[in-house]
Amino acid sequence: MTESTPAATTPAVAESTPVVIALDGPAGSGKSSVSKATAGRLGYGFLDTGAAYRALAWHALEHGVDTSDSTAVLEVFGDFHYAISLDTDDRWVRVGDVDVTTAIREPRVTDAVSGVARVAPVRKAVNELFRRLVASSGLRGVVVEGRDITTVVYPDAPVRILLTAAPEVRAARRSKELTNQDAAKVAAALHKRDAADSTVVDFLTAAPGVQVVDSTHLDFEQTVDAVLSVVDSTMGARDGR
Ligand SMILES: Nc1ncnc2c1ncn2[C@@H]1O[C@H](COP(=O)(O)OP(=O)(O)OP(=O)(O)O)[C@@H](O)[C@H]1O
Ligand SMILES: Nc1ccn([C@@H]2O[C@H](COP(=O)(O)O)[C@@H](O)[C@H]2O)c(=O)n1
Repeated sequence: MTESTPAATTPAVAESTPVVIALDGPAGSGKSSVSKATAGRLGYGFLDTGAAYRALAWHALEHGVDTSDSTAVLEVFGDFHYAISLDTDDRWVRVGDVDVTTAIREPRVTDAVSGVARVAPVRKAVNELFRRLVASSGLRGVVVEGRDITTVVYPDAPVRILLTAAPEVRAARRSKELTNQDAAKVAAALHKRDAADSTVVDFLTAAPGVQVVDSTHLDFEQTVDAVLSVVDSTMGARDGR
């Protein structure tokens, strides 16, 4: 894997290490949309870590690789040139010269992604990449979302949140997005992915010190407010407020 510095990410403050807000959760819990809105409200950057696994799955499929074959995944990982923007207003993901921002959301990639996420050397390398991207971003803070951010990537982050929602609510929200797909199939795919992913990392229960935000009965804005309230109370406590 190689990486390039995202040119579109404009440094806001260059001197200090960015504050990290770590946020995990299952598929369709709202991690990406809620993190982006939270980052926007705080004037922080936003790192979608699932995009790296999705981009690698896309790259593997482009090479005709079956993502359940770990050896073949590792082989194509050697030739994986990845870049992502941390800018909430200008989001993009690239593999080499190809903009894959939209392609990595296709069902064929979603169906294949858990295979690449199982490969331990891939996880180690991308986790190191995430830390480098944040550290070199020049941003005041970054909301980092995924499955193992609160536990593995940033276990010492000042704010760590597990965003949850009842499985049927997550499936219904995802289905509302994918209006051209059968609702039962969308729900089955979402639960199948959670089942596969949770054999690798635990994102269904909160680790000690991780605060739970359950959005089952909250609308989108209420969820963002709930996350911001956790940020405020935790950071306030840290600052002695
Ligand atoms: N509290 C909420 N109320 C209603 N809709 C919500 C809420 N939170 C998120 N959503 C919607 O749910 C859908 C799934 O959210 P999102 O894509 O952010 O989830 P995700 O956890 O990043 O999913 P994945 O892991 O599959 O990428 C989106 O359409 C989003 O707008
Ligand atoms: N920290 C992470 C983030 C993601 N994954 C894997 O990537 C897939 C796609 O993630 P989305 O958040 O875009 O849905 C996810 O299904 C996991 O397989 C991960 O392992 N760790």
